[in-house]
Amino acid sequence: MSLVVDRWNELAEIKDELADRDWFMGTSGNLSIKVKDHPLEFLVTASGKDKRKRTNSDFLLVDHEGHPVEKEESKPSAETLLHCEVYNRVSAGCSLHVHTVANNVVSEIWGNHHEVVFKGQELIKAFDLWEEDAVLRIPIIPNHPHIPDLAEAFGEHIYSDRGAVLIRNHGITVWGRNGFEAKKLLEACEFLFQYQLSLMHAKNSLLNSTNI
Ligand SMILES: CSCCC(=O)C(=O)COP(=O)(O)O
Ligand SMILES: [Zn+2]
Repeated sequence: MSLVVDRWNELAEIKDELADRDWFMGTSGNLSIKVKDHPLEFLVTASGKDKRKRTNSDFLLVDHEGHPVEKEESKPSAETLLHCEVYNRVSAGCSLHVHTVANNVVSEIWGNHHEVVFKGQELIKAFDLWEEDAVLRIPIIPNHPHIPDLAEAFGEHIYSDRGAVLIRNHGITVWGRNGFEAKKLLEACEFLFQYQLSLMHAKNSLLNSTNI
């Protein structure tokens, strides 16, 4: 099998798994996987498709500027430039973007702080943070409507082969050295977001019940 076919199948499997979690509401989300360096080429999801379905036109091969390598009927994701930022800045191999209710709510609650911070949570180890007092900081950037502006703001937070950035009231993008790592980080982030929101809700209920 060629490298492109290998990577295509790997990304298709990740797409199916994220679809099973219902993380592609309303055609949202986009995924990419690197095929080669020098010159950079990566597969990215086609724009506006129902990512819960598998078709022969789910992905396009694009270059370092996000332009299709060959003439295609479908268009690359409208947010391809964010994936370009990842591959042009670090040697990550996969980048995943999803919209969930939890990541949107967290991005709005902590948006004015420009980051959400997790400490004392086992799952921050997914980011290779093993020290007892380790802290995971996930930056939150504004949801610039102009994609090149959004990509520029996003790119300022890419300095490692693995990472995560929240886009306020939009979604999250994570990247890792390969598909396995990117998916692991995405699942860890969503766990932490859901935990944080459940904890706030539980504390609030407790407070209200003891005030009666
Ligand atoms: C309908 S979701 C709005 C666009 C978006 O944020 C997204 O993630 C999906 O865009 P794409 O062009 O990748 O389908
Ligand atoms: Zn999006």
